[in-house]
Amino acid sequence: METFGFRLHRAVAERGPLCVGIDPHPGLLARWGLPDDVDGLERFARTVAEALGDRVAVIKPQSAFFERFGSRGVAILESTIRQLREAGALVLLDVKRGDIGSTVAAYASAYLDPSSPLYVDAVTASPYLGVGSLAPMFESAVAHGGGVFVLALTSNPEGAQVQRAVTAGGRTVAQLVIDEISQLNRGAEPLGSIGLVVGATIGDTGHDLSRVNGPLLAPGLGAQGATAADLPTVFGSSLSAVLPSYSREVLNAGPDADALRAAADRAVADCRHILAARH
Ligand SMILES: O=c1ccn([C@@H]2O[C@H](COP(=O)(O)O)[C@@H](O)[C@H]2O)c(=O)[nH]1
Repeated sequence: METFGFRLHRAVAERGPLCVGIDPHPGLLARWGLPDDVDGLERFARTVAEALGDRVAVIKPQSAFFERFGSRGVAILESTIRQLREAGALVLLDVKRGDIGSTVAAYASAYLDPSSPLYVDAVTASPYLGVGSLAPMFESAVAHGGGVFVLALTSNPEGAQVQRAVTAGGRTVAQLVIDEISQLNRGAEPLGSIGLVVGATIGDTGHDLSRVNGPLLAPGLGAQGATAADLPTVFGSSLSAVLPSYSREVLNAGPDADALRAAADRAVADCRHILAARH
């Protein structure tokens, strides 16, 4: 079985280093001339999947924007996931789940078990009940060729208060998360399957990412103010593992499919240029 780290490495080699989010904000639905209801959600998600599913390496539906329409929104999330996977994109579901281990096992069944209706290639997870509590997700990911992206240094300004707090051992909370995930990916080739989320907005925080040996999802590009040119400052020598992520910056170009593709192509060209310069 191919690991998620391998599949991601291949997808990026074939399609370029880019993750595009599907975030159907009410304002974006209005901008696209769509109603803020289930029908608008369905048309928005289908348009993005048709335009980008066969050319972008990773597509990241933001679960919250589907969940706000209840079971009908979740049904659209299911069909969007299916459509994206059939088009060849890796699907990273942004759900930021985390809980006590026995409940995390249920999340693992929901998202990382191939028999689940919401099965995806990877999910985002929150480590604030302890990195060890996420073990059932890590185990399921490894067993089924999936991936997990654990929050480490998020792109929002409020994250620093918790993530950069210093623990009893002298490391920050974020460094502790980074170090534990590094252990899980030790020896994996070409890349481990357990990634981290590190915002492109955070600047040089002095955290050591050099031993992660897993993918580094970088949200915060575009609408939150960061640009591809900020990536070297944030990631330093770990730049080759970065998966840049844009949502509104690309989605603002819709609903025209060609304009969406052109926006994604621009984003991938900007990132490829920066990431290649530092390899
Ligand atoms: O640190 C984080 C973790 C996740 N996100 C999510 O990424 C997108 C960003 O959307 P933009 O429109 O590109 O700002 C969104 O779904 C967030 O929930 C993040 O921004 N930062």
